[in-house]
Amino acid sequence: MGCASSLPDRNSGTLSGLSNSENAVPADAKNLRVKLVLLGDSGVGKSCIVLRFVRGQFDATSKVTVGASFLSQTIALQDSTTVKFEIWDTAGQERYSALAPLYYRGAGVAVIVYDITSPESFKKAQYWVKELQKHGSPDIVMALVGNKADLHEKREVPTEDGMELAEKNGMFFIETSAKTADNINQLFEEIGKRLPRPAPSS
Ligand SMILES: Nc1nc2c(ncn2[C@@H]2O[C@H](COP(=O)(O)OP(=O)(O)OP(=O)(O)O)[C@@H](O)[C@H]2O)c(=O)[nH]1
Repeated sequence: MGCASSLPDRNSGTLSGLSNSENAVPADAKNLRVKLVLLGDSGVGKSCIVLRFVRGQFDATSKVTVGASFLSQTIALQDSTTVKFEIWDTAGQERYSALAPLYYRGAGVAVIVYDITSPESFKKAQYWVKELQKHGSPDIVMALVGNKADLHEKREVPTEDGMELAEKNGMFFIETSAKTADNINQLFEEIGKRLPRPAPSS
């Protein structure tokens, strides 16, 4: 039901392939590398966000994610820092929820996604915020994303609710549309700006 089948490395994640030791790992001051995990209810558009970011594509006719899938993408920020995102796109279906800690453990960034037309998905986002506060890395950068912003006539979660949840929990907040590409690159650029920089060596 989503973009997952369009992802080239779909479901390539194996437990042995997971590295939990790589937090926000600055390779050097100008080349950052970070493990990013996407969490959120099934169908909110996590795979579509990744596909839009990495490939510039949107596919309305593919399948749910099974387990998780992995992709990476490097961007350049305005200050000429580059950021390599190692992206774990987790499966939102309830049956996979026990796997989530394997993916968010050791992540430097967590992107929690909900669908602005679905109050249930917003509740699930609140659950993920709590879960990460309890079990994620203490210095994790967290972003809250209200996706499907193109469906404004079907909106059921006001922008203010997203802003409030994010503010209370020290998260960055943005509304996106994987369909129209609105704010997708901005989401990753803003995360990149918020990553901890290595202390300058003396
Ligand atoms: N209108 C609209 N539809 C979207 C958008 N993003 C995703 N969708 C649709 O939402 C459905 C689910 O998208 P996915 O990316 O598979 O959702 P997911 O969160 O990865 O779902 P799981 O793999 O089950 O966790 C698909 O039918 C997409 O076409 C968006 O920004 N706007």
